[in-house]
Amino acid sequence: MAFELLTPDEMAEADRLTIGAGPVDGVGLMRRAGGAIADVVLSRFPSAHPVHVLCGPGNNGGDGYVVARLLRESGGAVRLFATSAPRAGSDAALAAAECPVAVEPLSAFAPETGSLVVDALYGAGLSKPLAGDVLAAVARTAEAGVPVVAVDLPSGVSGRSGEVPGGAFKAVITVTFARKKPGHLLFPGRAHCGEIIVADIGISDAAVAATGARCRENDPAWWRALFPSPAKDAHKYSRGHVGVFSGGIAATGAARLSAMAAARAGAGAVTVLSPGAALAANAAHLTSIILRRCDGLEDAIAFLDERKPAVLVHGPGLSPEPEVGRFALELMGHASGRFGALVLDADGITSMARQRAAFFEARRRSGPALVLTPHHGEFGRLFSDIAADTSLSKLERALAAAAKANAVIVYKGPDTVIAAPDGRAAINSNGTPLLATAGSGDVLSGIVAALMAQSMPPFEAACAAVWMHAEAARRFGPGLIAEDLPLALREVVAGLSG
Ligand SMILES: NC(=O)C1=CN([C@@H]2O[C@H](COP(=O)(O)OP(=O)(O)OC[C@H]3O[C@@H](n4cnc5c(N)ncnc54)[C@H](OP(=O)(O)O)[C@@H]3O)[C@@H](O)[C@H]2O)[C@@H](O)CC1
Ligand SMILES: [K+]
Repeated sequence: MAFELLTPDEMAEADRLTIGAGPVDGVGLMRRAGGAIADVVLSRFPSAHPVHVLCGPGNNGGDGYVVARLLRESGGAVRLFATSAPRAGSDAALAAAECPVAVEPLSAFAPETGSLVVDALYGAGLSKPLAGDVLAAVARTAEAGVPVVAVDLPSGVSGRSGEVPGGAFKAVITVTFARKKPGHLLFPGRAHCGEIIVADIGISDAAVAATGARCRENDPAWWRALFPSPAKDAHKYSRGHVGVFSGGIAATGAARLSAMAAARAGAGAVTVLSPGAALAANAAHLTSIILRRCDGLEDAIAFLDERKPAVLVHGPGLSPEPEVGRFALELMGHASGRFGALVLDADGITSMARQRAAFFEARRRSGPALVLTPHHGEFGRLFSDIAADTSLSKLERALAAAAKANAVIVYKGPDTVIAAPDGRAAINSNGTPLLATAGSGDVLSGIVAALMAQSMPPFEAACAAVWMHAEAARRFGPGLIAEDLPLALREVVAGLSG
């Protein structure tokens, strides 16, 4: 399976390159696309009667004319409703000319009990919010509750961003071609797609590669080779040492969650660095995790010089005060020769927003590898200018932030986006609402840190951590609280190792 996600522009380029390389032409690809949809209709909805095919004016509509023809040829009851005729001379016009089904105006479309809608109104070429007869068709379909099979994308969903600027069809199945698009995985679009089937219509891997697409669906298949497994002669420090800064006396749990997750994700040693006032609280709850007093930069540097941890986690359970951000900046300034990477999470990010200019300036100079794990609110605080640009998709915002902070960004949510400063990105698709529980972010930061401490490169470590975090939650199931996640990781790690 191939995991690249192509924007509509990149897909159009792959389309052009495929046609250019021959022997298949544009209408040939369209016939294959329509054939793939007709197969899904016939195999998954054999008793749908009639099938209503809704066609728009572009190539998405062209696919619809092919579907209507094939369903008629197979003996099924088909009606075809169109917004307007395809442009003369286009591939869609050729497909329409081959279609024997009478064309009715979209305004006459009324779903019937037992029918199925094939939505071939707009796909990759969506250029404005749905309106008029199309919006009315969406409403009538939803009201009737008839199933919808969407061609390429449910009409109204942006393939680039997943945004739904007006209304959109809600499909039971979406059949797309060659590769998924970001809009299939980013919300709210994802919620409109239903099951997503990727049909092979002959667009070659070489054509996809030539588009230069650098975003992928997150999947172990492409990072598993970098997943760490301990060397036969490993000792605890060689397996990777992670240091986690703890909050004060009333906020120590977050660091312990992070620390436990780091240990379960394979770090050989984990140290919680606790303010003196919180040592007793931490000591009462820690067994295999090392506990060390840390009341400021001097103590932190002493720890770094003595123990040489590979990765630090800063943020869980801290406070949004500026001094928290200043401490992280100073830590980064003292990283050279002391630690390799920093995971900045939660209030570590919010507090950094109070010294944004100094932070971005520091990131222009060399420093440790940095992974930032903001949710939507934290992202908006640190990257307020990027967040304010409503023309950008979540993917584009994450990429802009990664470049600006020279860091890997894990932009969390039901559709977490992981972006690297070199332009690579991934959209996670195994997320679960079970993870919307207090403390689950603290666990994620620990997993990212542990994988980096075991020499997994930051981008792949972040991708793996996001996937493992969700997989652990899914395996545990309902009733999950953050405390359950570290132990639930055991099976996930076992499945990825060896
Ligand atoms: N790439 C591939 O591999 C293959 C792709 N194929 C298929 O091609 C599809 C892409 O085709 P496409 O580029 O013609 O775009 P499409 O979605 O038909 O829309 C364009 C038309 O709709 C109009 N329009 C848009 N939004 C509107 C709105 N809200 N309200 C009203 N009008 C609106 C727009 O108007 P305009 O923006 O020009 O004003 C233009 O006329 C793709 O999704 C897939 O199904 C397969 O056939 C074969 C292989
Ligand atoms: K569509």
